[in-house]
Amino acid sequence: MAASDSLNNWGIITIAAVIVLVLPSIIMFSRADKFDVKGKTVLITGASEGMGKSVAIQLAQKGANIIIVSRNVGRLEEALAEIKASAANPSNQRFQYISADLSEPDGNARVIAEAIAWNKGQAPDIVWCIAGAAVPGLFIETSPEIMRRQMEVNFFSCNDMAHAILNEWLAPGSVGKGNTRHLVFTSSVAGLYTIAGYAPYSPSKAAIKSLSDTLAQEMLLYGDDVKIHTVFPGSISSPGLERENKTKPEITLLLEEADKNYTPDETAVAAISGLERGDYLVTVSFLGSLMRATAWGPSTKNNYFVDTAMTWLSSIVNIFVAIDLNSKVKAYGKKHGHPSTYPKKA
Ligand SMILES: NC(=O)C1=CN([C@@H]2O[C@H](COP(=O)(O)OP(=O)(O)OC[C@H]3O[C@@H](n4cnc5c(N)ncnc54)[C@H](OP(=O)(O)O)[C@@H]3O)[C@@H](O)[C@H]2O)C=CC1
Ligand SMILES: CCCCCCCCCCCCCCCC(=O)[C@@H](N)CO
Repeated sequence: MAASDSLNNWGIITIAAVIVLVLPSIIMFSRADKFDVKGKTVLITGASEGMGKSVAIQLAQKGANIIIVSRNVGRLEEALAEIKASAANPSNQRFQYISADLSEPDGNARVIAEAIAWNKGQAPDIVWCIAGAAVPGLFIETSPEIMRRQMEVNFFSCNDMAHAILNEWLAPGSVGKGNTRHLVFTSSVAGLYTIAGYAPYSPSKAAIKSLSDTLAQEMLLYGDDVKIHTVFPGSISSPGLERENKTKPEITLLLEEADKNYTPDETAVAAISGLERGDYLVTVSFLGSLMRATAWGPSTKNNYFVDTAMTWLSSIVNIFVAIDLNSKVKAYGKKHGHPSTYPKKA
């Protein structure tokens, strides 16, 4: 056998080895859980009901210690009992609730201080902001107080919580130890793609994306310990949706008809699997991904090939969707006259 033949053989063996050994590990690696909560302490706001409670239950099932935060103590106690009952390993996992109004500037810092005291002096490893509310209404009929309050409940609850926890995670002695932390915000598809009737609400959710993008880049100054993510749920059949629908203008209900309601559990499953894939901006449905595709802007993509292709697709689809939505609004206005004459819902 000539020397070049044996070289060829070795070449083939090497290529075969690469395919057999390396490829599966690349696939395994890319499939690795990027949001492993087992044994971690996770603080979740707005977890006494709706999506937040479902997230808390599912992360308890995956072995996390859980701290839930909201205002109403009775509902916190009931939710905590359900969350505890879902623990993967009840003897090792710990559970706590903290009552706070997170729309208040001091509420978030106090929550983090209490969480650290309870967690044996350690900051929680993961903070997921889910507290929020929607007060839909036509713009000129909504009071400036409601608009400011929407900003406080949705945007500032995220902003102030980020401020409190990042001051812990990013302290000089705390970074560079290979200890990955996650800060997750919860926005809405209405923060990406808004419709008539959401003027008091959508801006507070869109501002979360801007904060998220800014922080994601700023975190690079500190190494790569802290990961930022934002979840954009579509409509969730939650107690919150029932409340907001009591005042929601009919035209808003009509326009959002295309967005299917998912249960809090379904929303939580999809959001968590997005985080496990390592996504930065997480959606929970295909329609949500289309809305995200119209709104990426300069945000870091989850997958440059897929997300860029979706951007192209959405720019074509949206030509027709925008015509349809605008013509629905015009037709509604024509049929029902000046909005001041509409029957009051609440
Ligand atoms: N429902 C929907 O269709 C959609 C909702 N979203 C967003 O997803 C998140 C979850 O929604 P959903 O499941 O409907 O939530 P719910 O309205 O059912 O529950 C909201 C939770 O947040 C808490 N909360 C509200 N205000 C405050 C506050 N000021 N301080 C502390 N906690 C507060 C509530 O408890 P308490 O009142 O006791 O404080 C409760 O635990 C929210 O951020 C919402 O804006 C996004 C897209 C669609
Ligand atoms: C190419 C793009 C196509 C997109 C078509 C979309 C049609 C409009 C859907 C708007 C849905 C808004 C749901 C908001 C839910 C929410 O956040 C509130 N329930 C507040 O709690």
